[in-house]
Amino acid sequence: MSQSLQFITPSRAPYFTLPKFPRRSCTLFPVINLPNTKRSITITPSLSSFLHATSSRSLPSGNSQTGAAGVVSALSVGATGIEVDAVTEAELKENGFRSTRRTKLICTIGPATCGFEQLEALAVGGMNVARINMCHGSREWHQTVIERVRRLNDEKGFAVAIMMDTEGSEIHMGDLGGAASAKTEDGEIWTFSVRAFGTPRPERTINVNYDGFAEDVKVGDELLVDGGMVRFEVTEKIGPDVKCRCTDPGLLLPQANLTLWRNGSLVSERNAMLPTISSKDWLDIDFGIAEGVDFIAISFVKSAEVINHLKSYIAARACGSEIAVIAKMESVDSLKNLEEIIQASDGAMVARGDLGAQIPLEQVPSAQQNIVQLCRQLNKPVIVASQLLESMIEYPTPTRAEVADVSEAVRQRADALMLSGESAMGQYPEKALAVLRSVTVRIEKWWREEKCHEAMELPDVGTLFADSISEEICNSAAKIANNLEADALFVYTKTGHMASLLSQCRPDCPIFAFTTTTSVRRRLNLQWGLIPFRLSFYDDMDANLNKTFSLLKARGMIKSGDLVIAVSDMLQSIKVMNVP
Ligand SMILES: Nc1ncnc2c1ncn2[C@@H]1O[C@H](COP(=O)(O)OP(=O)(O)O)[C@@H](O)[C@H]1O
Ligand SMILES: C=C(OP(=O)(O)O)C(=O)O
Ligand SMILES: [K+]
Ligand SMILES: [Mg+2]
Repeated sequence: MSQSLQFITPSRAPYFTLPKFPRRSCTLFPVINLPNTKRSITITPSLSSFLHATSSRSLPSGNSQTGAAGVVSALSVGATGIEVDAVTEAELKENGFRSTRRTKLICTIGPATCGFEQLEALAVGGMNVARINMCHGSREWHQTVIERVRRLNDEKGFAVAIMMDTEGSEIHMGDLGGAASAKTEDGEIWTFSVRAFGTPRPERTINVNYDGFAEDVKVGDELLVDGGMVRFEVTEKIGPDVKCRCTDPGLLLPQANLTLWRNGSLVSERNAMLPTISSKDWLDIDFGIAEGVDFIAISFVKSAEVINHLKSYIAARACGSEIAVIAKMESVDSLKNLEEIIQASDGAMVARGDLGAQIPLEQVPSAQQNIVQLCRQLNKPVIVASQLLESMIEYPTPTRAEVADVSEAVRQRADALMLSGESAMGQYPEKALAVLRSVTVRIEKWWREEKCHEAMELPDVGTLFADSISEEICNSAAKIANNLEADALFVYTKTGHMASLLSQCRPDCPIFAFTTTTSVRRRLNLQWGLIPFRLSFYDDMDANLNKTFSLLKARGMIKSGDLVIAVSDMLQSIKVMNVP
């Protein structure tokens, strides 16, 4: 038995305004007669004249438009098949619908994980997005990684997306003359200079990439390396050389970022004059466009302007292929212009590493919460990044505090969590990912069991009438799914927009997102709760449902009787049905 509710868009739609319904009200679709909950469902739509309820046919049992559904594998996907990766399939079967992982996982790829087998191990371990950081490595190196991830997707049926992260025009150290790291001791004097040193380079010397460095610093300034992992005090200036005494010893890593503090405040005048996107970044962006990466993350974003600028550049250059732009929130300016930056972007990253060097550390948690909340309200995917499992760079188990930090990000319902050094150059990249995955699944389950969902007000984000209809449909579908304890939400979406609107509601059940292109499928892999499948569509919703049910049933991913709520962006309707 299936029930459907269809939204008939008036032909004069652009001139209408949508009647506003109380968003958190449960009376939109009063549900009555629920004697055996899942078996007998009666929905009485009670909306205005815009809404027209139709009761649709039940699916004829055993109907299959793809007789050979059972033999479709993750790798051989014809026009009638469905594409989902083996890991998702295994997770679904193992955990059941409701316990699949909702939070997405990003791994920074570096020397520890750039091999094909290492990348495959991460994909098997649940990596949804591979991040390459253009601060490090050559373009050839990154190209090889991209090629390997693409091959992994093609050969093994994964949908791992690629995120390219720009270097940004931050002030940073040089490459340590080939050494992997350099140890500093308390009280040692080090020289920071724009001078090019010969080989072998003199002891305790560091190159700085910014010509005005010696001019800008003052004796007495505090120099923070890598957000405060190592600290120095400026003691003397000799021409281009700046002598500094180590006050907090630690390990210097190649290209580590440098920040200056004076009398307890960040010295930011010089940063304000540097462009957000440097000439090297533009070349990297051209490279990313040519390689067809899925996301470009922009470092040290200060305003919405630069995001708009980049988006129009991508639109002109990328010839129809969409690349999502992620704004990294890691500077004081990014916090000042938070809302306009998030609005302009396709997503945001709480880049806690540099953020913690620019604002007092104790302000980072509240900044994180604000950014995550704002992104969720504006329906933009949000990533929490840096030091989530930092100790696992060296040790095989995380600290309790790290587990608590991961839990907090999951509890805030961020879309994605990111590993940096843990996966790029750590000793236990796969273990770190496994910890992230198990903690995430456990916290999500606990949270659902406790039913302690915070009530979040979701403002309308769409400006067009059609967008408002889609939002209302998705909000209602998610509410129905929660109230009826549905097993899954199904969304048929060409652009991915309806899927993101469902994700925004953070419903109790997972969202199966069916889309026609591999690029949209990869992009959806960043968003909370979405299980993206690739499927070719019919125009007819019933035909799509029939096809999906038989394909998924044949693979043991759903079974007769499961309760599914389905929405589609081709046909504005909500369907409530048991899998035949
Ligand atoms: N492509 C790469 N080549 C070499 N080392 C890398 C690469 N990507 C990352 N790393 C190493 O992993 C560390 C953590 O990565 P990430 O957090 O992305 O960079 P950063 O520390 O510069 O912000 C880097 O400091 C660097 O040592
Ligand atoms: C993710 C971050 O950026 P990057 O690793 O590029 O410095 C950060 O600063 O936290
Ligand atoms: K970067
Ligand atoms: Mg950063």
